[in-house]
Amino acid sequence: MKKQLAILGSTGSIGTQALEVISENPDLFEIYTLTANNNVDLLIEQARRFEPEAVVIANEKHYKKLTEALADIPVKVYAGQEAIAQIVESEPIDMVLTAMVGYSGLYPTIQAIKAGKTIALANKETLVVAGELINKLALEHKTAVIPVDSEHSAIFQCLAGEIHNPIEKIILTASGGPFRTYTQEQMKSVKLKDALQHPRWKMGNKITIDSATMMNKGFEVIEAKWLFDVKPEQIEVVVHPQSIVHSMIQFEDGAIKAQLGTPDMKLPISYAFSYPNRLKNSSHKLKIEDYHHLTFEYPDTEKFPLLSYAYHAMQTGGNMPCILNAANEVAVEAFLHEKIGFIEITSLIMKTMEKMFFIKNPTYEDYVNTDKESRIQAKELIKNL
Ligand SMILES: NC(=O)C1=CN([C@@H]2O[C@H](COP(=O)(O)OP(=O)(O)OC[C@H]3O[C@@H](n4cnc5c(N)ncnc54)[C@H](OP(=O)(O)O)[C@@H]3O)[C@@H](O)[C@H]2O)C=CC1
Ligand SMILES: CC(=O)[C@@H](O)[C@H](O)COP(=O)(O)O
Ligand SMILES: [Mn+2]
Repeated sequence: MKKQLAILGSTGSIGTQALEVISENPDLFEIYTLTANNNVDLLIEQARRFEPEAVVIANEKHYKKLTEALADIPVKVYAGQEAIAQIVESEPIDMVLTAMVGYSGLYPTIQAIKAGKTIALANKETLVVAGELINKLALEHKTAVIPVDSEHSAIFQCLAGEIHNPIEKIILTASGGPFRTYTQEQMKSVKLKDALQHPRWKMGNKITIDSATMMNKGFEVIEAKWLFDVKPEQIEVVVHPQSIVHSMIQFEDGAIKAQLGTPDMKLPISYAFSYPNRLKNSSHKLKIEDYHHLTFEYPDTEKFPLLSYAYHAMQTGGNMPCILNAANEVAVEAFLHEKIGFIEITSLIMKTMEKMFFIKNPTYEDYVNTDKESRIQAKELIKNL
């Protein structure tokens, strides 16, 4: 039986690479549904190529175009956020890849878990915003959340066969982003095009900016806490500019296990799809003798304060990581539209975190309200800059 997949965010960086993995393994996987937001042309092309049962476009203004373009093939067409959250519940789906960007991932992931679907989780914002709730639901509905994020996939791979051995420490590697060697002074004048040049990975715009501020690594620290049930002090970030060691675990006897590979998301995607088995990978494989120097250094949290903010948010708990995420989404969006400068991303997030109300034990509705209110606050701050 082929595994039936729902690919949420099929037009993005992770989504398109997931489709490559699926194309290379036609005997193993079948696509039940594809979803996108604005890139209707690519969604049409994908629907024609993979002929899924259904496609969903989040932005309803593209519905007409999508329906007309697919009228001659037997594919159901839906539109809107609610439709994405409903389609993931469809009975035949075995696994849902959450590859949409940002807070939009939370609601469909919750619905998929409630419907008992295995989650291949790329959308780290889901765990940043509501990790506790997601874990509770996953336990209640006996579903697995399998990491796709490269670092977390590395940790997950290192944990194979270690069921009785507790983790002493997670060592999350960070590339350091394009500004790793910049001074604080130089960072004041960086331009959008510089921030969009990730030294190792080709990814969507939002995560690329998150890597440049190291917010991405902060999010990944929070993501690791929820995925691997460790305390904040058990997660250490190490800057490894070559992005070859994707992360490590230290066990109680001192042994460190690591997973190495080229910077290529097709490996973590295919591992999540086929876990516990490994698939053949046609991509360029790591040739270890090509790497004479693999280096590791401490992160500079003065230059990259968002990493510390993430630890602070994680330790504070409640709705604080949700505030951090919402403020970051607004700030990054504004930076991508060149409405604010690079270093203003940090100050905007800090001020939003200060202004927002704190909720110790948030419900799902509290997260929704916190996200909404934090965005209003952050946008207000931008207006007054
Ligand atoms: N790219 C990477 O290598 C990695 C990404 N991740 C995580 O994976 C997720 C996706 O990242 P990436 O692929 O880079 O992002 P992209 O920006 O490349 O793609 C985002 C996808 O989400 C869709 N989308 C955007 N907004 C919405 C919305 N409001 N509702 C529904 N769908 C939406 C987009 O649709 P459309 O294009 O049609 O507008 C697109 O399909 C992020 O959470 C990121 O942090 C994690 C590790 C590595
Ligand atoms: C590919 C991936 O998993 C990204 O999250 C990557 O880790 C970004 O690189 P940084 O280490 O620069 O954040
Ligand atoms: Mn990552």
